[in-house]
Order: sequence, then C-alpha cells, then structure tokens
Amino acid sequence: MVDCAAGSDVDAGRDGTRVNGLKVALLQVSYGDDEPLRDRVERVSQWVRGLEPTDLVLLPELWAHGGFASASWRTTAELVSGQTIAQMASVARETGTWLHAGSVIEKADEGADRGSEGRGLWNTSVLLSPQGEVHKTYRKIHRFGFGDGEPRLLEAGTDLAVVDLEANSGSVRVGMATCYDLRFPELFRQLGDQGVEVVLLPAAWPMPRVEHWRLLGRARALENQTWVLQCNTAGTHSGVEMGGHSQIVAPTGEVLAELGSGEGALVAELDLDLLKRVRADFPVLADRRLSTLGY
Ligand SMILES: O=C(O)CCC(=O)C(=O)O
Repeated sequence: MVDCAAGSDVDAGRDGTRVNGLKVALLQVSYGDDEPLRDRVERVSQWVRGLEPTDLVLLPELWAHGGFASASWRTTAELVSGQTIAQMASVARETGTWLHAGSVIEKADEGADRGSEGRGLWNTSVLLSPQGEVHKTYRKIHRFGFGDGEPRLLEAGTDLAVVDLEANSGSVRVGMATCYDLRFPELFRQLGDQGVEVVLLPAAWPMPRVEHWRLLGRARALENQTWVLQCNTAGTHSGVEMGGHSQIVAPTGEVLAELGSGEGALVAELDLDLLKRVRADFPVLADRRLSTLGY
C-alpha cells in the first residue's frame, strides 16, 4: 500500500502561488528479501512513470542492490552505465524529469582506477537529467559499518558533488550526500560554502536510530540554511528494519513534509526564495570566525 503525503506550505504567497517553486517527489521504497532486484527496478520505474509531473524525483540509497545486502554486493555490482541506471535513465527521459536514481553498488570499469584500496566498488548516487543523461555522480564519502559492510567491501568516495540543474522555476544548485554522511557536519558546511541550496540525501537508515535521522536532518538544514531532502527506505531486509520517515526540511530547520514508516511518496513544492529570505533576515553564516578557530 503506497501512502501519499503532500507537503504543507512553509511560506506560500498570499494567493497560495509560489514565486520560485521547485516541485519534488521523494519515493520511500519498501522492500524485503524476496523481491528480485530486476523486479524491484521495474516496480519503481512504473511508480515514477505514474507520478504527477514534478521537477525532481529522489529515490533512496541502494534501493535496488539492498542497503544491508552486503553479502551480495560483489555479485550484483554494476557499472554506472549498467542495467539499473540505464533503465532509470529511460524513465527520466520518458517523464522529462530530473531523476536522482538513489545509489547503486558501482563497480569499476575494466582497466579503470579501482580506488586507493583496490576494491573497485563504491556506493554511488546518480543524478539523471530529463534527457536521460548522467548529470552527476557522487561516491559516498563516509562508509557505514564500523569495520564491516561498507568499510570492508567498498572504497570511500573522495569528491564533493555540487551541480546546477535547470528546472521550470529556474536554476538551482544541488549538493549530493548519502545516509551516514548526515553525521558529518563538515561535509554539509562545505556544500553550503559552494553555494548549494538543496541537499539531496538518499538513505537506508535503520529504525532503531530514526530519531537521529530526523534530528540531524533538521540540524544540517538549520545550521547551513539550506533545504535538505532526506529519502529513506522502508521494510525489513537482511534482518535490518528500515526507519522510513523521509522528510523535507526547510532552511529554517522546519519540517515541510514527512512520511511515516511504510512505503510512500512525499510530494511538495519548495519555495527557493525562502532560502534567500532566511539568509538575509538571519545572516548567521557571516559571523563565522574561521581563522580564530584555525581553519
Ligand atoms: O548512521 C546511521 O545510524 C545509519 C547509517 C547507515 O545505515 C548507512 O549509511 O547506510
């Protein structure tokens, strides 16, 4: 059963219209261990095709390959040009929307750099343009698992991902981060320093720590005065219950819209001018004392 939540207006104009609105949909995909990868990719493709028109769709971390299915990552890993992203690129083209396809287990192409630990595998997020082109990729920098899972099997990403995208409402600068990255404020500060207005954060965040997820998303949005779009998974797989509670947080730290713990779509329109007003009205970032603190 798919729930739909429409975001309430944080700052609607007097007549309810938006000056500079970016319409987004976050799909909180639920899955267990029984659904084959290709079936899930097909199911989610149909879901995106059936959405009302939006500027941007965001999918969760590793929704196809399994957020905690580390035992199978080596065998299911794909090139960025592989089947999963190729299918999602077709969906982006058909629907004419920006599609952040969540993340995949990326394997290195033959003869390509395999990373500093030589493993040739990454947790890679892929942002597709409405023309179905790979617009930007981001390899997760902070690996989760405390010595197991990601740090044992995957390479750590080394590069920030900041990119402009042209939407109906105009150009918007987005930054990419993934799940556990949310615990590292310095990454979000750097994205903010590069002019990011909207952070796109796919995740496979477990239920036992879902309050950390909610709190940290609000903190990252408030302290950097950016939008933070957090898209989590739902369901239980590999013995881990996912936390759901995807949320859209405004640059004020307020939650514009959120989901519960089951599968669902979060659809909302972001007033991008709100960010400019918040920064003008409360210019806290201008009061940083970086040299005093040794930066
Ligand atoms: O930080 C957490 O509690 C969860 C992180 C996580 O599950 C991940 O990065 O995949």
